[in-house]
Amino acid sequence: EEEDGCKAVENVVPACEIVAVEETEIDKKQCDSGKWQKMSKPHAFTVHYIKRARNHRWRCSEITFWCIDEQLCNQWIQALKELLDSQKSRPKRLLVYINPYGGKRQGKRIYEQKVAPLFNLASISADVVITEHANHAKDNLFEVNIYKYDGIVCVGGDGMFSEVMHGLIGRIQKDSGIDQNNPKTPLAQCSIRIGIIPAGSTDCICYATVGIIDPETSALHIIVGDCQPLDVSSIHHNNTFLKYSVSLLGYGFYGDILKDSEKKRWMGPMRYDFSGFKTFLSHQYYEGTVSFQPAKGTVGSPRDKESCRTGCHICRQTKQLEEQQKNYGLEHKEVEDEWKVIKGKFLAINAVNMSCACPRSPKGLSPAAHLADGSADLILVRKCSRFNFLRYLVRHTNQDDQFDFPFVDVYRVKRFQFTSKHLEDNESDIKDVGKKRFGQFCSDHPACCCNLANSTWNCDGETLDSSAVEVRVHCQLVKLFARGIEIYKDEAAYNLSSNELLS
Ligand SMILES: CCCCCCCCCCCCC/C=C/[C@@H](O)[C@H](CO)NC(=O)CCCCCCCCCCCCCCC
Ligand SMILES: Nc1ncnc2c1ncn2[C@@H]1O[C@H](COP(=O)(O)OP(=O)(O)OP(=O)(O)O)[C@@H](O)[C@H]1O
Ligand SMILES: [Ca+2]
Repeated sequence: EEEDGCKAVENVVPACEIVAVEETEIDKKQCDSGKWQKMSKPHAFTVHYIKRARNHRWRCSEITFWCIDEQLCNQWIQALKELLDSQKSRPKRLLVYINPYGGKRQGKRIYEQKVAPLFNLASISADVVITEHANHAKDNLFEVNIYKYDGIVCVGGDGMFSEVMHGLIGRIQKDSGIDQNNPKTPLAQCSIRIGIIPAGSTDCICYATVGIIDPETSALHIIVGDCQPLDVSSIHHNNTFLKYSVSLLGYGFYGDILKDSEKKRWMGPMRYDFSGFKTFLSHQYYEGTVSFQPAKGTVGSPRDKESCRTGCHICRQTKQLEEQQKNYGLEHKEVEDEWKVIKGKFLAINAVNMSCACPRSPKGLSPAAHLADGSADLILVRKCSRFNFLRYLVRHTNQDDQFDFPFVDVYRVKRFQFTSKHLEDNESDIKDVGKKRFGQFCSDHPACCCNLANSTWNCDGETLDSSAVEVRVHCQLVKLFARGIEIYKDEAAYNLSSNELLS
């Protein structure tokens, strides 16, 4: 049927990559042309399938099969439809939240023009909610019957994903009678998958789990029912739950960029570059104490050369190890593990649950971090010169190792804590009767050179004000409609067929 019929081998489509099968109406014109001219009226059906393009992009392609025997044609359609129905991981009903104001304000258009037609083609029914205010999606997830859906889709950026994730995790804990405020309680896993249609400013969760920021590709990953588990960190202070994080939890540099950029939302995605430049020039450092338990049960290290890809063996092995430990009742072993304590002056404290790869930095903040290994990479950037900090930042954009600096340390952790020096001073002041309260002591000596300000946390792009936090990684707490970044045999190949993929 295709013009390059000689390359027939390349047209093998695995059943799991078929989007839909439809009967095709043949009009008279088509019928009268070519080889069908002299035969009786042919019948036809069209198979819509996934075609891989450059840079992890997926496209929906189609091929039409012709046949003179109507019964045979119907048998084919029937058989293919049954094949699709037998794939139980494919979603049938979705709940979609669209943030009309995210990124370049294109969320609604992107969904209507690029995603809805594909969902229709794949016979997926979607209930769509266009959000009217921040937290609309999150609150809504506590009200609706979520269990009738196979997945929740968010159209927006990392902030919108974060909102939907908080709603979903919170709802599941509520329904399971789990108190999120207790940092030690194991959380109930969410079996309802989340889909991300990227329409935000950074979209790093989409980029790091799919390999490209492209609404059509993401829609196709949802349609075929992909599943990528994701680690989630919980953040607490004084037995109070604050937030969850999946990508970056950053204090200092990234917290300050975010805080400044929030005032400049009108600038769109450009605001981050503007605030980034400004924050870089301010070169503010922060004093405090970081303590953590190095992750022992994990197989990899943050300095590995290999990164997390589809079917990652490090994520798989770590999960197996964790399950073994659970069976032996060793999950509370961490209590005895040693804490490492680091006091210092930091330009940035970044904890990342995944690489945080995004178009700005295609290898991300921690190139070897894993999506689902139950650990986070804790990156400490100590006070250094502006020039050195710039060298560090530039290495996020090239092939050089950003951890190979004397002022940068990286650790793989399952838990950590941070307390700013202010809070420590304040706590000791309270013990010290007669001394002044927190926030006042430096106004007493305005000429002093001690660093006055606290920073804020950048929690997946949302600001979080807390000068002390306790963070725990929950292995594979949520699941996405994604499969991680695929490995191609020949990354440069333009039209890859699925049989060129390494399994
Ligand atoms: C000289 C070039 C250096 C380039 C260095 C680039 C490093 C970029 C690393 C990006 C990491 C993104 C992590 C993702 C975090 C998301 O959960 C979050 C929510 O969407 N996004 C942001 O907070 C948004 C954060 C946006 C951060 C933008 C950083 C821009 C830094 C600009 C520094 C300029 C220095 C120029 C000196 C002449
Ligand atoms: N209708 C709405 N009006 C105002 N804010 C909204 C609305 N719907 C969602 N939000 C909030 O907007 C915030 C940002 O959304 P989103 O992540 O989609 O875009 P972004 O900030 O441009 O992208 P990124 O987070 O990738 O930087 C989210 O935290 C979300 O809570
Ligand atoms: Ca991880």
